[in-house]
Amino acid sequence: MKDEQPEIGDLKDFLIKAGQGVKGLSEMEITDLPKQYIQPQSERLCNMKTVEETSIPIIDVSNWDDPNVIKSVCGAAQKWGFFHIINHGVPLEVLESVKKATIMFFALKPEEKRKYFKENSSSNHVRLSTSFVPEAENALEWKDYLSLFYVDDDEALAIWPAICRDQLLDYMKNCQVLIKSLLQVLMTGLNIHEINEKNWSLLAGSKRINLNFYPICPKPELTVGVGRHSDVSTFTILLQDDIGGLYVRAPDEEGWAHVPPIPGALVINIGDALQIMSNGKYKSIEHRVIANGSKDRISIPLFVNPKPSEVIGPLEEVLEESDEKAKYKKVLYSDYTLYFYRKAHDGKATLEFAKI
Ligand SMILES: O=C(O)CCC(=O)C(=O)O
Ligand SMILES: [Fe+2]
Repeated sequence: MKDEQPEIGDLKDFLIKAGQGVKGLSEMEITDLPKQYIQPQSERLCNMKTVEETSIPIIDVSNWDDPNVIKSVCGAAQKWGFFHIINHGVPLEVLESVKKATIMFFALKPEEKRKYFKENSSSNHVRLSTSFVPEAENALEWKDYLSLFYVDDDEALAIWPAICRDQLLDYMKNCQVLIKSLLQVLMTGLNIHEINEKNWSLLAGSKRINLNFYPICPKPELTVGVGRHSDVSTFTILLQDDIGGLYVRAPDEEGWAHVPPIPGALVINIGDALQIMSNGKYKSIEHRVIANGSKDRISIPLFVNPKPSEVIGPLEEVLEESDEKAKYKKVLYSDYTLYFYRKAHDGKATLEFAKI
């Protein structure tokens, strides 16, 4: 440990202009947390009530047609909004390779990473950021992330960072059967038995993949890795390493359950778009990541989203079947995501944008 606190000058220049990110800050082995990262008491780990005895379901999806699998998946999407899947068909080597590629990307020199920071990036489809949206946050989050919007393989090969693009594309290709099967099962639970081109675009017409890097943090108890939020996706496929630190709000809303890393498993979580389209039957659940004082952590969420130009709202079939009134209005999906990316993480507040 160094004796003196290094001069970090203007924090934003160091993080973004110099391309250091919070990883660069962590590598300076500072002993104090810069004040910009100090979160309010209410968001800190010490004020998080955890539930020890229960966690998200683990579902074996080796046979998607099995009525028990359909029941477990739809039940978990209603109750927890989060579940593990095992025997999902994505080979272990592919998972390992995408995790390695993530580490390799963040190991690039700051001079090389600089060009991907959203302030410098030549395309809006490739955005490296630190924290979540620093310009809108009162307190920063201890995380760097690369966010890649997928249009097609040709574009990705042309503009995604060369050090990780092949592994990411291979992973996404390997997830395609899983995405289709999961969507089919979730729709069965909503009484929709056919996924045609039209509802595919509405439910899964675009994809975004993020590479999250949470470096070792001095005083992790004072800050967060990611603040409380729900995803804006239809659903998210999350690959995490073996460190742990992700917590989800338990169904009774009184505590937070840890999502323990399970080798080879993937975590699925329902996002706001599907909560809206299912008129609240499936739940997008708040989650958060704590900062870690002794180990770097990575995670890779693949967000399966509606196409940005789609208008989302409660599906007709859902309203007809349940005889319920719509709880959400129709909104342009790109407006919904723009709203999410303009503010700091704030629990489930994004949904207010679509509430009637
Ligand atoms: O790192 C994790 O486990 C979760 C990250 C997350 O919630 C997100 O990127 O939306
Ligand atoms: Fe998330």
